[in-house]
Amino acid sequence: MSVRALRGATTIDRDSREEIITRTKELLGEMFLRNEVDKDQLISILFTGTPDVHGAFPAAAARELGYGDVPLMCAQELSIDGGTPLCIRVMAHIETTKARDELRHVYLWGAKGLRDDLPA
Ligand SMILES: O=C(O)C(=O)C[C@]1(C(=O)O)C=C[C@@H](O)C=C1
Repeated sequence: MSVRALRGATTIDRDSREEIITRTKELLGEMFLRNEVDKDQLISILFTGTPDVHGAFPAAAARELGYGDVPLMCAQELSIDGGTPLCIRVMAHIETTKARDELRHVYLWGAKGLRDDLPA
């Protein structure tokens, strides 16, 4: 087993609690499904939101999925000219037997294309 970092990002269509929770759950679900990650393999999850995200902490979505005992943290993304608005990013640290180049990073909705160089 190795500790590896798994990346993901999504956008929301509007700044509401429901939208943030729905899209963050979708993102976490895809990240862990595509990479065959079970709850026991989770070490920590860091979320960022662009400065236009106000409706909820994305960590609340992780708790609703049952990850309440995983250390979670939310922070604000840099506000860069031309950056993708209403964007939620995730960095999950996991224990896995997979090699780094076997991990599939997940970019959904308006975040597709942020890192086209990564395997999807
Ligand atoms: O991967 C992303 O979500 C990006 O927007 C790309 C990128 C990068 O340049 O590597 C930019 C900003 C984020 O903080 C993380 C990574």
